[in-house]
Amino acid sequence: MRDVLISPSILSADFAKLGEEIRAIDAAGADMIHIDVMDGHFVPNLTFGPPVIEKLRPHSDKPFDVHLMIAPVDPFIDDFAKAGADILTVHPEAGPHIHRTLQAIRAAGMKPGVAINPGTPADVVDPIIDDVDLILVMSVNPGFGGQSFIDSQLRKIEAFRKKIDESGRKIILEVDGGLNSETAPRAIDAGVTAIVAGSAVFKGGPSSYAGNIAALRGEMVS
Ligand SMILES: O=C(CO)[C@H](O)[C@H](O)COP(=O)(O)O
Ligand SMILES: [Fe+2]
Repeated sequence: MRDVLISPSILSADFAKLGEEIRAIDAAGADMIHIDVMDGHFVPNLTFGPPVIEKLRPHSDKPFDVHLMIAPVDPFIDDFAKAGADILTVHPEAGPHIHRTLQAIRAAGMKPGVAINPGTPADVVDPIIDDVDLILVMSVNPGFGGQSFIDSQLRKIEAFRKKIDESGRKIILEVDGGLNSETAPRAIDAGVTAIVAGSAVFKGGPSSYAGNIAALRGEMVS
């Protein structure tokens, strides 16, 4: 078994039963709940926002790992805090003042995260590494579930592993997009400590969730 956090993305859940789905992945061994917020502008897809997250909050005590794919971010930070987000992750391309945004997220009582697109270089985190608690490496272009893992992002994960170790800070290194039982071990070997997976967790319905999560950890599935 590999010591890695699993954060199922509810983007692949049944949207008509989101509360039930969250209770099912919690019981199946999820460590966090990954919630993809999309605005149809920063990415070409639409999902949900703070009112939905607030209604989902009572369905699990696990940390809500909220991945914002919206622009702008700043006017909504307090709304996500009130809704119950624990980690709030933003893309540097979503606004002109990433450092201010990360500070505002921490001031609102959440852990700040930064998400790095496949075409964005790792060095973008250098000036803000002391201000983040999570680095999210996108291994697909954001916007949709079910895409294929982009292999070139493994080198970027290795670069982040080195930067985090050198910083001496406790920062979660998370990967998102195209993770399954074949790609997850490669990402773990490259240095991630958390894995987001949507389609690989929710495939097969609720009776499969525990086995799907175990497979991502590298456990044998009976
Ligand atoms: O941020 C995301 C997409 O923008 C999702 O978290 C991600 O794609 C999960 O889906 P899958 O595991 O099916 O690739
Ligand atoms: Fe995500």
